[in-house]
Amino acid sequence: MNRVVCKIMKLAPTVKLNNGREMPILGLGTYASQNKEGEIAIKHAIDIGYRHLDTAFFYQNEAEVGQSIRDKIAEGVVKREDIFLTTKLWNIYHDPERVEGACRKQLANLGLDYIDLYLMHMPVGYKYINEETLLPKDEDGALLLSDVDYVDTYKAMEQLVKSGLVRSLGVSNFNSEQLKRVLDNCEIKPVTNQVECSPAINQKKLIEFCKKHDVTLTAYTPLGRPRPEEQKPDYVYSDKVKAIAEKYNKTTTQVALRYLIDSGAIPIPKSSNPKRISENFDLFDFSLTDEEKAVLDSFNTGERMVPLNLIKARNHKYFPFAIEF
Ligand SMILES: NC(=O)C1=CN([C@@H]2O[C@H](COP(=O)(O)OP(=O)(O)OC[C@H]3O[C@@H](n4cnc5c(N)ncnc54)[C@H](OP(=O)(O)O)[C@@H]3O)[C@@H](O)[C@H]2O)C=CC1
Ligand SMILES: O=C1CO[C@H](CO)[C@@H](O)[C@@H]1O
Repeated sequence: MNRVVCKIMKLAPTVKLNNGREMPILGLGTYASQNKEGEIAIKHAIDIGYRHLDTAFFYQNEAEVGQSIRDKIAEGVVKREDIFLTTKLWNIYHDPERVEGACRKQLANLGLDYIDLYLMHMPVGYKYINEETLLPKDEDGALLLSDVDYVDTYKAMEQLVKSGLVRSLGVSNFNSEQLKRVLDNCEIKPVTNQVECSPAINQKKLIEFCKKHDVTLTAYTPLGRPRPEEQKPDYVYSDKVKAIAEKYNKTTTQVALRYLIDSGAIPIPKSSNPKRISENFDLFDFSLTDEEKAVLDSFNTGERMVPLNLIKARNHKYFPFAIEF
């Protein structure tokens, strides 16, 4: 008798978004995942159960991300509707007249016919020079900013949902007041605000604010970009966090990701290393006690890895990090 071996793959749980769609509560970040190495990494992630992928025009890897998805569809591993793909409108495209063209270019890069979630990458726009100049600067090296109102950009993004190019909209690097202004002026609510969120900047207040408005918070740089040579970030090397990790037979980075999930955030750790990609996904057989969460809370200094400290941006009227959250 032939025995049918049925491999049951464990997927991440999903959260119901304010538009009724579902988003997996763990995703794969892809900043600096490029070329063949990036493709191998993304394909491995899909093979082991990742269904939520995060990219951006700025990362210049949409071709690799799209290729990996299309290859996995062709192999029969997934269907298009199994994948939740996020990408982002880059800052040079804030002028409402440029939004649809930017999105269509990204769809062509990806080789896909829709994007699951399209985020405005930042509330501050940059001056458009040409599509190759992602960081336009003056002769002194200062970034050339634009003053397009992000609400006008968002309204142009709403048209993309209406025309079927995009399923859901969101924002990134928005503070609570900017998010509220979008909520007060939109027709289609943003489903998420993607911001830096890790043990070092746990975003408790912003998570609470988002929850009140039925918006999720996606946690970027959730691991704090580990740097073994500097023994940073602190939580990775803490004896207290190591003890928690040992109790569950996990690593300190897995404890950090579980902490973010238990706090209500949706982490999108990046790795190009298959072993670490698998490690970062192996989070759904444990959760932390209140005492253990309090240990992780103690690493919250509010210090950012990605402060958007670009020359002049700090003085811009839409610079997001000038208020507490
Ligand atoms: N909206 C925005 O403005 C931003 C969005 N993002 C998004 O968030 C994603 C994640 O953030 P990112 O800034 O990449 O930082 P992360 O905190 O995810 O850290 C990524 C780094 O950690 C290493 N790493 C991954 N897993 C482990 C592990 N288990 N143990 C030790 N080291 C590990 C990776 O190396 P290796 O690859 O060798 O494993 C890489 O160097 C980005 O890739 C991007 O998609 C990020 C920044 C800003
Ligand atoms: O998404 C991003 C990835 O990280 C970069 C900084 O290191 C950010 O500038 C950018 O917004």
